[in-house]
This record gives sequence, structure tokens and C-alpha cells, in this order.
Amino acid sequence: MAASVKNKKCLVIGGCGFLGRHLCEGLLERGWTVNVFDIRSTFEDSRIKFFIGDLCKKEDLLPALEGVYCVFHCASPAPLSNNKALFYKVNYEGTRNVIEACKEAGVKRMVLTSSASVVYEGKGIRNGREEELPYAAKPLDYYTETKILQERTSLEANSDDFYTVAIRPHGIFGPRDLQLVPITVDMARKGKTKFIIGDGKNVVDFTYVGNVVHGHILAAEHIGPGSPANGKAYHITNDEPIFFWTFMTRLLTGLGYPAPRIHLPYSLLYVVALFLQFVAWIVSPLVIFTPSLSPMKVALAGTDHFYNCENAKRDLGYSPVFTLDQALKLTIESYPEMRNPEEKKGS
Ligand SMILES: NC(=O)C1=CN([C@@H]2O[C@H](COP(=O)(O)OP(=O)(O)OC[C@H]3O[C@@H](n4cnc5c(N)ncnc54)[C@H](O)[C@@H]3O)[C@@H](O)[C@H]2O)C=CC1
Ligand SMILES: CC(C)CCC[C@@H](C)[C@H]1CC[C@H]2C3=C(CC[C@]12C)[C@@]1(C)CCC(=O)C[C@@H]1CC3
Repeated sequence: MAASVKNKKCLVIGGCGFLGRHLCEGLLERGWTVNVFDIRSTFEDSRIKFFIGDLCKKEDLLPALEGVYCVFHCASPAPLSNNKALFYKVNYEGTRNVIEACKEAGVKRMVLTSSASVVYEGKGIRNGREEELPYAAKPLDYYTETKILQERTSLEANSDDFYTVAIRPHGIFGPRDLQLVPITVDMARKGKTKFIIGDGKNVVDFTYVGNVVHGHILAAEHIGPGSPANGKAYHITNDEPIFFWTFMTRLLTGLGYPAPRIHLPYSLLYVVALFLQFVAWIVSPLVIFTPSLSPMKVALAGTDHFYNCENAKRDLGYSPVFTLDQALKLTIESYPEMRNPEEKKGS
């Protein structure tokens, strides 16, 4: 049974990020008192108390944790940055620090933003259930490797004195997204989105940020004494699996760019991505470069990866608030600056 959280205080670690800021807005609407902890400042809101610091430093965290009912930990280095040391420091060591600081401050609840990628290693996942999918034995990148460590550490910390739960969104998109839409538009403006990787029939999940926020808040309201959600991980998606390339086509054409149309063999692209990763590794002592074509991106663009949300529906009362149609419309409308500048010339 959801606990009443009217005027309960929470701390959103990573609250200045894409998901974090939307989460703050959703929590405020729901009647929570919201503190934000982040290593940077990206917005102002008189209703929020901001703490700027590094989650890897307990002395930075403790002042922000005073009187907090629940911590939402949604901080991470940028997933596609490929900085192994930073991922390990923040996602693993930093999360252990957050847990210790929570216990020291007497905080009783933590909702971790994990990722559905923790069970993905490039092989197809179709309607994957949490209890049927082990952690990826061979994660495709350092980000995923450290998200596995982060989730495992967080769920193992669950006890009657400190309730934890992990939310696994997949492919979050929406207004103020820093990855999916900006990267796609950047590729489109460079003429790189005319290609389809594989046969174009791989089915995936994408998750509108408003639904991810909803799942997080439900999780916070449900964990506690005797809850079946304590110490568990939950897939949170739009629950509308879609062809990856249909989604991309709708996003691109909605922003005025042409639809992808030339098929390239998946295996060829994957080998090229592996080669580029090897070259980047060989030259890394001299120069750091992150190939735009990574094995993770090619795999995500060319294989099935969609997940079952039944456990979240049962234990958290989750169901998507925004449909994919509504979500794409809201997202496309929120990015006038991302529209194809050529479309105006052509009209
Ligand atoms: N964007 C996506 O498609 C998905 C994201 N996720 C997870 O959702 C969470 C949020 O992701 P986004 O909002 O996309 O990322 P983001 O990069 O927009 O936000 C992350 C925030 O964490 C903060 N942060 C990073 N290191 C920190 C440190 N040492 N101390 C304090 N704050 C720190 C950053 O300043 C940033 O504001 C992450 O945990 C990510 O792994 C999970 C599934 C999909
Ligand atoms: C091929 C192009 C037309 C489109 C490129 C889109 C990609 C930039 C995105 C498609 C799937 C996205 C995704 C993530 C980042 C951006 C994409 C690769 C994550 C890796 C972000 C962090 C996560 O936790 C998992 C996400 C999976 C999906």
C-alpha cells in the first residue's frame, strides 16, 4: 500500500540532469519537498534547495541528507562518454558512498535509477522478465559494467533499516533529453541517418521521461516495511514495443529530416564498430577518441531489446501515463531548434 508522502522531504542526486530535473518537477507536483544534489547547476527553482557537490565525497553529501525521507539516486557520468575510470568512480565507488552517507544520516529509503542495459549484452531480449535475466556476463561498454555494479551494490544494501529498489528504464527520451534526440539530429545533419542497420525489423522499448518519473515516484511510495518491492529491480518502459527504425523514422520525419532507407548488413557494421573500438584502445595512451559508431550503439540499433513490466504493475501499481504517440508529439514539439533547417528553404 503506498505510503502518504505529503510534504515528505527527498533528495534527488543528479537532479540537474535530464531525468533528474523531470523527476524534481514530478515530485513537486506530487507534494514532496525537494532537495537537489549535483556536481553542477543547470537550473533554478525557488521551491528547491540546491546542494552542489560530488557524490563521491561524504562530506558533500551529509548536509543534503538531513531530514530526508527518501533519496533518488539518478546520477551517472554521460552514458556514451566511455570514461572507464570516471564510470567506476561515480557509479560504483560513488554509489557505495551514497549508501554509507544515507545510513549515517538516518535516511531509510533509496530509489536507484539503474538501466535495462544491465542485462543486455548484444543478444536479442524479447519481453525480458527481471527474474529470468541475469546481469550481462559480457557488458558491451564500461557504462553498463558499472551500472551492474551499482545496481547489485544498491540492492544488496537493502535491509529493514534501509529499503532500496532499482528502476530499470530503457531508452529514455523527452524534452531536454541530452542524448537520444541531440545525437540523432547531429547524425541527421551530417547525412548519417540515411542508413538502416540490419533488416529494420528489430523490436525495442523506448521510455518517455514522464513514465520514468512516474515509476520512480511509485517505487518511493511503495518501499518500506513488508513491501514486496524492497531490494528488487523493476523494468519501467512505455510498454509499447516498436520497431527501432519505425521509432527513429517517426522522430526524424517529425523533425523534418528524411527517413532512413538504405539497409546495411548488421554484422558488417558490428565488425567495423569493434575495429574502431580496438583502434581507440590502441591509441588511448597517446590520444583519447570515442568512435561515434560503438558496438553498443550498433547492437542497440540492430537487435531486439524490449522488456516486460508486469512486476512493476503488480508491486508498484505502475502503468505508463504517456503513450508513445503522445510522447513523440511532446518531444518533437519541445525541440524547435532541432528541426531540419533545410525544410524551411524547401517550403
Ligand atoms: N538516458 C537514458 O536513456 C537512460 C539513462 N539511465 C540512467 O538514468 C540516470 C539519469 O540519466 P540522464 O538524466 O540521461 O543523465 P544526465 O547526464 O542528464 O544526468 C546525470 C546527472 O548526474 C550528475 N552527476 C554526475 N556525476 C556526479 C557526481 N560525481 N556527483 C554529483 N552529481 C553527478 C550530472 O551532473 C548530471 O546532472 C543515470 O543514472 C542513467 O544511468 C537509464 C536508462 C536509460
Ligand atoms: C542510429 C541513429 C539513427 C540513431 C542513434 C540513436 C542513439 C544515439 C540512441 C538509440 C538507443 C539509445 C540508448 C542509449 C543512448 C542513446 C541511444 C544509443 C542508452 C545507451 C543510454 C543509457 C542507458 O542506460 C541505456 C540506453 C539504451 C538506448
